[in-house]
Amino acid sequence: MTRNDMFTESTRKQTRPSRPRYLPPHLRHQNANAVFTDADTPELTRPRYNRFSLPQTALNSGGRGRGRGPSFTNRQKPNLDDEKFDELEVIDDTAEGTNETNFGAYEDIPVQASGENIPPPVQTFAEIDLGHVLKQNIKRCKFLKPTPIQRHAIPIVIAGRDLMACAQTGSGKTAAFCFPIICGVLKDRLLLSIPGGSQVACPLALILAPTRELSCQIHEEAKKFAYRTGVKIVVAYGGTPISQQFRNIEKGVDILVATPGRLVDMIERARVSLRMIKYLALDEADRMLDMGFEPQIRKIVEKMDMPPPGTRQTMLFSATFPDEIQKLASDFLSDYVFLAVGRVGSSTDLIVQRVEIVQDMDKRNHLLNLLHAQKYNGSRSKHPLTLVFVETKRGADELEHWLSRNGFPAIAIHGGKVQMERELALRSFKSGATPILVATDVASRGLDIPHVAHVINFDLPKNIDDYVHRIGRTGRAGNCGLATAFFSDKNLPLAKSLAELMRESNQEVPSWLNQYAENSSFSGGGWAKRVGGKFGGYDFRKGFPSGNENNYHSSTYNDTHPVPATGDYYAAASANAQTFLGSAGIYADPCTTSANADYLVGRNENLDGAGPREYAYSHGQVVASGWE
Ligand SMILES: Nc1ncnc2c1ncn2[C@@H]1O[C@H](COP(=O)(O)OP(=O)(O)OP(=O)(O)O)[C@@H](O)[C@H]1O
Repeated sequence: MTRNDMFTESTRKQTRPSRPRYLPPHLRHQNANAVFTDADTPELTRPRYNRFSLPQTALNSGGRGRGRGPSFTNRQKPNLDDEKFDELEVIDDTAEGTNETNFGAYEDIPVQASGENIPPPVQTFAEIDLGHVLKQNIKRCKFLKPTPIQRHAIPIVIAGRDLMACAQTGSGKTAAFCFPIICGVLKDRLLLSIPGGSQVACPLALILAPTRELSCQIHEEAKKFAYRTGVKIVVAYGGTPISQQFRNIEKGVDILVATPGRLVDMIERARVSLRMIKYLALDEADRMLDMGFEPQIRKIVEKMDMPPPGTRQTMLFSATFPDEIQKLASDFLSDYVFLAVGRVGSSTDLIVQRVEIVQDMDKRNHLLNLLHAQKYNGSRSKHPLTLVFVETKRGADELEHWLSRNGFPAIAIHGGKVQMERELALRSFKSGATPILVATDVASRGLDIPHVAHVINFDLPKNIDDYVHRIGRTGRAGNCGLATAFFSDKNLPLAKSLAELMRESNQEVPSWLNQYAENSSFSGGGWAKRVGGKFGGYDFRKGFPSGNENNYHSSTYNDTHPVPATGDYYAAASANAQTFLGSAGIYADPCTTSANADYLVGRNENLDGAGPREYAYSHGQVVASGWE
């Protein structure tokens, strides 16, 4: 019986940096050591740690009961002292009591689940059998309650089902796959007898991600979640010495987080085997299965020694899921549940989207004006974190230099930099030492950088899904954000899909963009080809959305957190970013400035007037863009 319910790098060869230590242009006149010391981590860039006093009761499952041959039978017991939770980064101590998020904004989001015998969602973490230690860690992370994707996805995976899940950027997908994997590994390693006598590492779970930075981020997150469980999590990615990563896996690995290229390398050198894999997760799954990565992923999943679908559990997660990628992905899945939280491939309404006509020759000056407006309207002491996307590596370097020369501390990240430079750039940006990051698409997916107030598409991407991921670097975890796009003649093919996306996200679409969209003969890089032209959860197995689906909303949207959607001049900043973008006129912060009635139009009017909306649409063809 079918149930359709709407619940409410290929890795580059190991690169040893031969260049002198990298210093961003604006700091080059300074003494390098004064800025980047301590393994390139200046005091400013060090994470601010939370101090937890850890109850001894949390130590109830630290031991390991199995060995894996000479290298692994003698695995060291987890050294609990050298892996303190508060040193596992990322936790922000700026808010008392809870993780500083506003997931209330997602409460009434429409959710569609399709497949057979779907395990029902939960409302709290307490309802899920995750085990005591993991639950303790969830508390330490200050995750008070599950986000919608977590409420639905975790019970499905815990019940042993395969899953294809689509949920908006910044809505907590990482924990949605990490929690059940850690929980499963904890249970499985008690039951499984792992073959000994092998030099080859045999992880039980594999998490694949498209970029090195994202792999590192997932690794850090997963380590926090698995704190004091004894579950060993190792990361493997290109651009760093493979020998060090071999040493890491020799100490034992239950969960391997990897980029595809480095993983293939390790398998081919017979240092990793996938024969014990019970859990496979693909983060940014649509990216992993598009033209760039698909052959490598097929090699890993189908041509190595990984158990076939049905004997392993497979989870695919992304914020966008074109239907042709869904078709490809279904090869890897068995009797899976399709889950769509919110409108598949849409952006969250929490991000205010502006689009302005700016021709290429005017872009730099226009950018400078925007940055000046932020600077002078914002906090005197801090410049808001601003992420500027450009098309090419060279463009990123040039813009970095130009901004720096014009008094705006900027740093670039792109695939042409060595890994150390990439990591330094991210650290410097995260810390606010260099509050402007100029990036290519290497930074468009998955990166969870707190307090990014503004994403500027200096060059728009070629397809709308990339746009969705790029702007999703702001407005995360229920907070507001601002995204500005410079639209030039070159971007006409994107007009239709951009206008559609903005409308569906309750944004004001400029009349000129509507006109371009109407006159456009272009398909719009994917969006306009999406069947039905509407948005919503759509499982490609059901064929095109017919309107007969059993879709419903738990309720209409209640705007507990009004979201700006209109106004000639508006801007948003992450509520957490402390209104960095200023207080009035251009770049006011509507998330905290409720007095401005204009800001309250959009979502309330559109939704309350229309009643519950049907979100039914399908992705169509997506033209994969190149990846660095
Ligand atoms: N239940 C929760 N309670 C509080 N904070 C949470 C919860 N779940 C996740 N978060 C936080 O929300 C932020 C966004 O989560 P995450 O990075 O997993 O989003 P995502 O959906 O994977 O986004 P993207 O599509 O961009 O990859 C993170 O900082 C994470 O720590």
